[in-house]
Amino acid sequence: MGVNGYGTIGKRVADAVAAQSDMTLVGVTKASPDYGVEAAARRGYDLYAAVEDRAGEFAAAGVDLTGTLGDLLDAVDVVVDCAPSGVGERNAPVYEAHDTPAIFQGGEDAAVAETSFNARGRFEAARGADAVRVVSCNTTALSRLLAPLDETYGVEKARVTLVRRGGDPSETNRGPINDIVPDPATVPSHHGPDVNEILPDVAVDTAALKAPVTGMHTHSVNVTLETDPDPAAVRDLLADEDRIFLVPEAAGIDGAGALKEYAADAGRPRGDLWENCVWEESISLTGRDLYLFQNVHQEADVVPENVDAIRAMTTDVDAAESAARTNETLGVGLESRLGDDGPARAELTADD
Ligand SMILES: NC(=O)C1=CN([C@@H]2O[C@H](COP(=O)(O)OP(=O)(O)OC[C@H]3O[C@@H](n4cnc5c(N)ncnc54)[C@H](O)[C@@H]3O)[C@@H](O)[C@H]2O)C=CC1
Ligand SMILES: O=C(OP(=O)(O)O)[C@H](O)COP(=O)(O)O
Repeated sequence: MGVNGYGTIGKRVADAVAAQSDMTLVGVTKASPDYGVEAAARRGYDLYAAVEDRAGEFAAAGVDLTGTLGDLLDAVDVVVDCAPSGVGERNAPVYEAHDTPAIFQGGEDAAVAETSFNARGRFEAARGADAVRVVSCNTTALSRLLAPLDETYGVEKARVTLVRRGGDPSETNRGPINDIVPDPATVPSHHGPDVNEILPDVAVDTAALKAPVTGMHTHSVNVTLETDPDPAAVRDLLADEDRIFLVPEAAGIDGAGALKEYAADAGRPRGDLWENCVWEESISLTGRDLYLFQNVHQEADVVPENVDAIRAMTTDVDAAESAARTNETLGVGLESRLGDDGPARAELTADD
């Protein structure tokens, strides 16, 4: 496969694909010879020009290219478009002209693809598809959370407030810098309808804000269930989801900064958190109303989803097997030894 747009998401998808024993990363494209080309070179990834007219910039910078986007498309069985929001839609005709199946990201309108994708909530719809859209980081996290809740208890209505990061750490042109703003000010935000692209029968209203942070998004979740389980049962249900990390109270992790530190200390590449991060002590029930907080690492949570989308499009591997392979290969499934299932702190050993 190939990655068109070796940026925040593209470089992570490239690494995740390269780690799969049943996939081959043929190469990646860059639009310009900036510092990203060094990352690709260090990893031995063949580099292609995303925009043919700009190939000369690479030669001028002394950067060797294997070819152009068209050459890459003719060499792969699927391309993962990781261009900036809205650019993927413009790339789509090129993929069609080369008869190359394509995976798009959540910054594109749902109409760019035959189906939206989330491995937990909507896998089979991508089987053999020519165009698939992996939903955005927020929608990915909401789909992962609501799917097991709806399957197990039934969701009467979900209401989610999203406090979104203003931009990624490397994005100096975004904000807000000194405010928390409704964004969009209209309610509901696009996230609810986007979740319905994955879980069409789940009633979900979302309201979104933007905050002057870069690390992660935070969701304040309320779900009215159709039955009234006890919090421990909900906790156990979510604990069984490999792509949900239950953050134990004992760990003293109080926000995105500590979560990213925890991930880096755990040896995660770039300190990435592929999982939803649900504060365990936030899981509470008032009658049939479930409440919890979760954080979402926007740069990372869609990465395993892209790997699974490739398998759904190009193989007959089922959802569970694909997720198991992806999770095993990447090491998805963070569990703290300080959690309820872990030993008491004193028993932690160097082997933990
Ligand atoms: N960064 C995030 O938090 C998340 C982003 N996404 C989505 O992933 C997609 C990519 O976003 P990012 O990686 O953040 O963007 P980015 O700006 O970090 O990377 C985009 C890359 O595409 C390259 N590019 C520019 N024009 C291109 C073209 N015509 N063809 C191919 N590549 C081109 C750029 O040089 C850059 O390397 C967007 O749809 C975005 O909405 C999804 C989840 C989270
Ligand atoms: O694409 C994303 O971030 P960005 O476009 O704000 O960089 C994330 O997936 C968040 O998008 P969303 O807030 O539409 O879910």
